Parts: sequence; C-alpha cells; structure tokens
Amino acid sequence: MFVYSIPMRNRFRGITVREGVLVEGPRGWGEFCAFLDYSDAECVPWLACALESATEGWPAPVRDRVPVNCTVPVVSPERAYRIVAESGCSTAKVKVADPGSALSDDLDRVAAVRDALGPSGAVRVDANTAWDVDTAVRAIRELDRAAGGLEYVEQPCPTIPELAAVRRRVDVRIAADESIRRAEDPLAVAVAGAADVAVIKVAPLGGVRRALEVAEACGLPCVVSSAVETSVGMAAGLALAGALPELDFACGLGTLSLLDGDVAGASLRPVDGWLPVPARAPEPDRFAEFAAAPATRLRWEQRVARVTAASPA
Ligand SMILES: O=C(O)CCC(=O)C1=CC=C[C@@H](O)[C@@H]1C(=O)O
Ligand SMILES: [Mg+2]
Repeated sequence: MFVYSIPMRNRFRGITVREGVLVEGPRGWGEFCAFLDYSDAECVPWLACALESATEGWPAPVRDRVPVNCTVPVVSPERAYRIVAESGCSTAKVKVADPGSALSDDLDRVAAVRDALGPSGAVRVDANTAWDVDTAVRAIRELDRAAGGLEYVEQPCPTIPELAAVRRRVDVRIAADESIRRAEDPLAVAVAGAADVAVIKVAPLGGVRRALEVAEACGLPCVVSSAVETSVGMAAGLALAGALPELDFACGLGTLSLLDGDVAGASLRPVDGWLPVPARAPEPDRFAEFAAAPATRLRWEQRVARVTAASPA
C-alpha cells in the first residue's frame, strides 16, 4: 500500500494538496482517495472502486478513446483563457459560485473561456450546490448570456426539489452531481424530473460495474467525471467512460492538469481533447517522488483499516 501526497497547481474543491492510497492486486493497481471530509461510511464505495481495479479488473470497453473537457478552477479570466487555450479541448467546465468570488468574477471567467474556445466550443459550469432557487435562476440566466450559451449547469442547488424548481424556470440543461454521488438513492434525480444530465463518478459510486448500473437505471444522458485522482484512479474513470453504451458528453477526466505531478510516468493527459481507454491502470513508477510523510501515511493506513471494517464482507 503506497500513500501519496501531491501539491495542486490551483486550489480546487477547497484543497491545495491531493492525497490518497495506491493498492496493488492480481489485476494491477487501484486508488483510494476519498476527500478528507468524507465519513468512513461514505468512503466505502471509494475503497470498493480501488479494490475492483486491483482485484477484478473492468468490463470490456465499447470504444478505445473518449473526448475530454478541460476543467477551469476559480481563477482570473486571463488564467482561465490560458488553461482552455493550452488544453486542446473543445469543451470546458468552469467552477463558479465559489464562496470567495462574486457572480461578476464568474461572468468574466466564462466570457474568457468562450473567447478561448471560439463559437463552436461547449461551456459548462459547476456551482456545487451553492445557490438557492431564485439566486440560481438569476445567475444561470446571466452566465448563459456571458458564456454565449451554456451546455449545462451542474448542481446549482443542494436538493432534488430545488433542482427541479430551477429546471422549470431556465432554458439551460441541469446536470446532477452531488444529488447522485452523495445520495442514498442515486436514481431519485431522474424520478423527480430534476435533471437533464447525470454526472457519474466511478469512485463515489463504487467502481465501474456499479457506476454502469446507476447510469443505466437513472435513464439520463451521462457525463463521466473524475474525483481529481492520479493516473491510477483516472484509469478507472476512463474504463467507465469506455464501457458506457452511449457517451453523449465530453468527460471530466482531464483533471491531472490540476495536480503538480503524477505517480505514474505514463500519465493520462489528454491529447487534442482525447484520452485513451486503458485496459488497466498505469504503473505508479514515480510514486517515490510523491511518497507521503509518515504521519500522513499512518493517517491513511488507519482510514483504510476503518473503511475496510465498515465495508460489507
Ligand atoms: O468534471 C470535471 O470537469 C472535473 C472534476 C470536477 O469538476 C470535480 C471533481 C471532484 C469534486 C468537485 O470539485 C468537482 C465536481 O463537482 O464535479
Ligand atoms: Mg460537480
């Protein structure tokens, strides 16, 4: 079991360092990297995903490469422009509604992203549950204008009824993310008519097979998105995107660019907006450069032991 610690190039999801555990099994390597604010119970599917990669392997893919969006953190318009221009992607997801920035900052950021993409690119935004219904309706209309049209808005509000209420009042697609990955019942979203798109993440949903079941059962077009893993964990996200019967949207699997390093020399970085679907995770042959400090290693070893104890036999 390896415990890694990698600095991030930009603050994203409230963190500036990415930590996690690499586990090896008969089918190769898996990554367990649930964010530190997750409870042991919430970590159970994340560990199951890592163990699936290491011990079972993945279902056969139906495609050999997938389109990828670039991900724009809460950065200046100038930096946002450079991130998109350098990414080679034709779709960009922009983080908005961060507590530390105003709507005007978000409007400037999405306008710069549109400038970098040109008129044919796709712009999506992610509010991570930050707004109430009225604020969401107002912000979405302004962001839609500033972006020259939005592909979709991800999780504008915290609850399914709020998503449904916003969806009735705006002309932009609504994507559900937290309502799927942190929900007791990931399928409630579709039942409530609360979203047009389902964001599916392989680790929080418990692995490729479980995520494929959720995708099929929710009956919505799906977007595969990462949890900001290293290339080891990213491979499982690519295996999911590779095995989905339909792939309607570019995948949020370009997040290695958010990390200032990678445990694998064969890094899964998009080329011209595409990533290959790998048969197994790349070897973490650069792990030694990112080995976590002893106290961090012990904390993660103890977390893995607790989550293993909390996992069904
Ligand atoms: O989907 C993407 O473009 C990248 C992944 C991404 O946006 C996220 C990863 C993990 C947690 C969140 O910060 C965020 C999300 O909400 O989708
Ligand atoms: Mg999201």
